[in-house]
Amino acid sequence: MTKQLKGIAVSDGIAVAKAYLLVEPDLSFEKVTVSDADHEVARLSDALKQSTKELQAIRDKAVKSLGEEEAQVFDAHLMVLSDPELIGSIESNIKDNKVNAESALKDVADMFVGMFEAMEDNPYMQERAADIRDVTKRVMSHLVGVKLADLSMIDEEVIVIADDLTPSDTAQLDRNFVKAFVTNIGGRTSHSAIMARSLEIPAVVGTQEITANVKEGDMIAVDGIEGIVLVNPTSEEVSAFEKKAKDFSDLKAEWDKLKDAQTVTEDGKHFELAANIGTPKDLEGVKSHGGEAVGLYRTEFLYMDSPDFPSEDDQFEAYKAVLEGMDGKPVVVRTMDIGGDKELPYLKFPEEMNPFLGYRAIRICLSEDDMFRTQLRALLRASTFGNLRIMFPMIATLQEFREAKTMLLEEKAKLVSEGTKVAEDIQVGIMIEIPAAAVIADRFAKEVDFFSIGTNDLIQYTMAADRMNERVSYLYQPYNPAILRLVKNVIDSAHAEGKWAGMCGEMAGDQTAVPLLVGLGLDEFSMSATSILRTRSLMKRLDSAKMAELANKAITECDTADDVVALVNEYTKQ
Ligand SMILES: C=C(OP(=O)(O)O)C(=O)O
Ligand SMILES: [Mg+2]
Repeated sequence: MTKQLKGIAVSDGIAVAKAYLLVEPDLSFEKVTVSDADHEVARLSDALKQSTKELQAIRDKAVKSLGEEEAQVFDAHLMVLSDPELIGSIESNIKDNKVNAESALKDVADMFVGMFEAMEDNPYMQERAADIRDVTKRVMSHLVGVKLADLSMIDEEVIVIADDLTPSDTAQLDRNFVKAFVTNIGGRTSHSAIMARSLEIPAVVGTQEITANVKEGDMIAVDGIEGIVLVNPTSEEVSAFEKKAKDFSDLKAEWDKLKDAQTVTEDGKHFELAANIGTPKDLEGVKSHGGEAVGLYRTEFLYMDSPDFPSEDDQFEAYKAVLEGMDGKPVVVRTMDIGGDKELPYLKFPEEMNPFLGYRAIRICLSEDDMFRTQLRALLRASTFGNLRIMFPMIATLQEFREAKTMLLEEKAKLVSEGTKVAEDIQVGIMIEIPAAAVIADRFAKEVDFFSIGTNDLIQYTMAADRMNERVSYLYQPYNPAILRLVKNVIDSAHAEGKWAGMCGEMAGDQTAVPLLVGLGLDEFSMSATSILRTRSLMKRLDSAKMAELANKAITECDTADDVVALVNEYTKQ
């Protein structure tokens, strides 16, 4: 019988393929005393050889798909596998203590990992500890005879089933083979969901129990539009999914016709449709989906993809590539927003109870100011290559904005005195993603050049509902009148000072929210590139005066998110 699960639809599209289960492998073993130590040494040597072969293949594949630089992490892993000190210690442990290879490997690896991890202020050693842990897992898997899952090595059509996917797991997915993914946990604005949309991989998250219901090789049908997952569907169900897939691709073909069209409402009002990107590589998608600007470049991915802090020159090259790639169209670059679910292995801080309420983004940048100034210099140097706008994330107070802007002006003055050219007209703005900033947007509007509303965080902080927790997703509602009032206050405050207001949270591309945002007079909508054309198509059908009436009614007359949704449906039905 077909099992049906419902989750949160986070990336459109329909797919039917075999399951690929990504589960933590069981690498448990018994510690045993052995009489034939040479046999254990030979088993170890065999496991090392097989691990080397596997890692070389992974490295070669990574070079092809991600480039030489990104593949360097595997070189570090290969070095661990041939490290004479490490291997010598494991062999001595087997011989001296007459134990099996598994036990000797674990003891020696734990010893090295413990030693390196103790060097807390040495990020290089912390990295080495992580490398040893990773490599030991691989060698252990050969010793105990369990196969490790490896996302980057998938070379047949599958649907990945996992408890959760980290942003770096998601980055390894090859969309030629991974037709969709389904997870137990997560929400619409978790970063792996956002990446799924930019990779155009259909995804359903937050099903709570997908891993408990799927075995390796089961057939899976995924509907990333409705959030439905079928395990072992019947042939009729597969046909129905194929029909849905065809309808969806026809709709996409209609949207594609708007690629070079202006974004205007039925009554001719223009809105800017921009894209959110994570790396210069994403520009291809911005162009193919007709993006008019980059409304959010999440630069922290540059830091997350690098084994150490990216140098000023490396950052300069990335920013220049994006600015040049957009041919003079606006590019809003957000300074590093590390923290929350985005971690850097080489920038470790004490563990926090509430990372989303903790030391993150601008809070880190203002105290680790060397790191921040390096980024600001790289941005300022790149500014002459296009239309740069700089944006600070997670601003809660005016002091934070003033401090960040002062650092920017100081670095600019230094560069100019060194004879480096810097653009004169760089706009400097902030993300509005903390309710405190939304409430006093009128004060901010006097000092900033623009606002971009980060609803992904603004909603979670306003509703006190974790953006990644499917159990509270019923509270995480962009249409809640409380959110709409904050959004209205931000837009009106910007306009009162002659500034512009955009939105780069996922709400900007939400098809139910768009009519309301048009009515509230939002100037710029920045979203996953894949949402741009459907939004352009929707806006063509909206009358801006009617939408202003809708927004006003939603704010003054609605009590609940459901009331708002009903009102939007009433105003937008044809
Ligand atoms: C765009 C936002 O930033 P991020 O999703 O990277 O936190 C937001 O919070 O809305
Ligand atoms: Mg945010």
